[in-house]
Amino acid sequence: MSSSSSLPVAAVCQMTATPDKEANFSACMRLVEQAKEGGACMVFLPEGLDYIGSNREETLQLSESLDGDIISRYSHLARKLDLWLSLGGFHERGHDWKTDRRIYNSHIIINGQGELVSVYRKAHLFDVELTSKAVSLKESAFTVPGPRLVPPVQTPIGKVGLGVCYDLRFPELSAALRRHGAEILTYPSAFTVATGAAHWEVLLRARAIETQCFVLAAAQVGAHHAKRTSFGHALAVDPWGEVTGDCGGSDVGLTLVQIDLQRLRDIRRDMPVQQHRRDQDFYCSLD
Ligand SMILES: O=C(O)CNC(=O)[C@H](CS)NC(=O)CCC(=O)C(=O)O
Repeated sequence: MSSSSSLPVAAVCQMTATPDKEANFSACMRLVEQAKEGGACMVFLPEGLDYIGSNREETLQLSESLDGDIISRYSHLARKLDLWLSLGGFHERGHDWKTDRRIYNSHIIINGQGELVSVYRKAHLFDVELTSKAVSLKESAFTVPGPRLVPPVQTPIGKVGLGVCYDLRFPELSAALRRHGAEILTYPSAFTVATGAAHWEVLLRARAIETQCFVLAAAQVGAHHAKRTSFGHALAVDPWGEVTGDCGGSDVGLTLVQIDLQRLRDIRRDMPVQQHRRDQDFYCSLD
C-alpha cells in the first residue's frame, strides 16, 4: 500500500464572481465546505473572489480594508473549519483610497486559527489593449502596484509563494520566490478568455518546470457582468510540469490535489536546476 493517503490535500477552486458581494461570499463558503468534506487542509480561491465590479467607481466603492467585514468572515470560516485559506485577489482599501482613488489587489493567507498570516499586493498590473481580441483593461486606473514580494509562507501543504494573475507572466518573480524557498507557487486569476486560451496552461506549466514547484492557480470562470468573462480552467500542476487537476472552462467547482513534497525533492535531486543557476549578476552582464 502506498503512503499517499497521508499526504496533505489542497483544493483549487473556480467561481464566477459578480458585483454581488453576498452571493460571492455564499458561493465561496460552499466551495470551502466542499473542500473540507473532500479532506483538504488548504483552499485556494481566485482573484476577485470578493467581487468583480462592472466599472471603476463600483470597484472602488465595494472595496474594504483588511479589518473589514469580508476578511473577518473568512477568518471565522477558517477557524470554524480549521482550514488554511488563500484569498487570491481581494480589493483592499488603503488609508488614502478616497483621495487616491486606487486600491490594492491583495492576496491574503489566513491560517487554521483564523489569523491573517501574509498579504501580498499584486505587483504587475494588467494594462493591456488587444483590439483584435476585444480585450481592453487598465488595472492601474484603480489599483496601486504592490511594493514588494513577500516571503513564502509555511503552511500544512508546504511553503507557499504568492503571486496574482498577470504576475504569472514574469518569471523573475517565480525565480525569486523559489530562491526564497517556495515549494508551491500560487497564481489566483481572472484571465481573459482570449489570453487564457492562448497562454494560461503553457505559462503555468513553464513556471512549474522552471522552478520545480507545484503550481496552484484558482480561477474565475464565465460571465461576471455584461462586459466581462473569464477563461476558467483552475489548474494544479506538479513540479514535473504535469497537470494534475483542471476545473474546466464552464462550471463552478474545485479540484482536490495531493501535495507530495517527497516527489518534489526527488525531482530537484535528479535535475538540480537551482544549483546550476548562475548568480544574478551573471544574467545582467553582457559584453
Ligand atoms: O479587476 C478586478 O476586479 C480583478 N482583477 C482582474 O481581473 C485582473 C486585472 S484587470 N485581471 C488580470 O490580471 C488578467 C490577466 C490576463 O488575462 C493575462 O495575463 O492574460
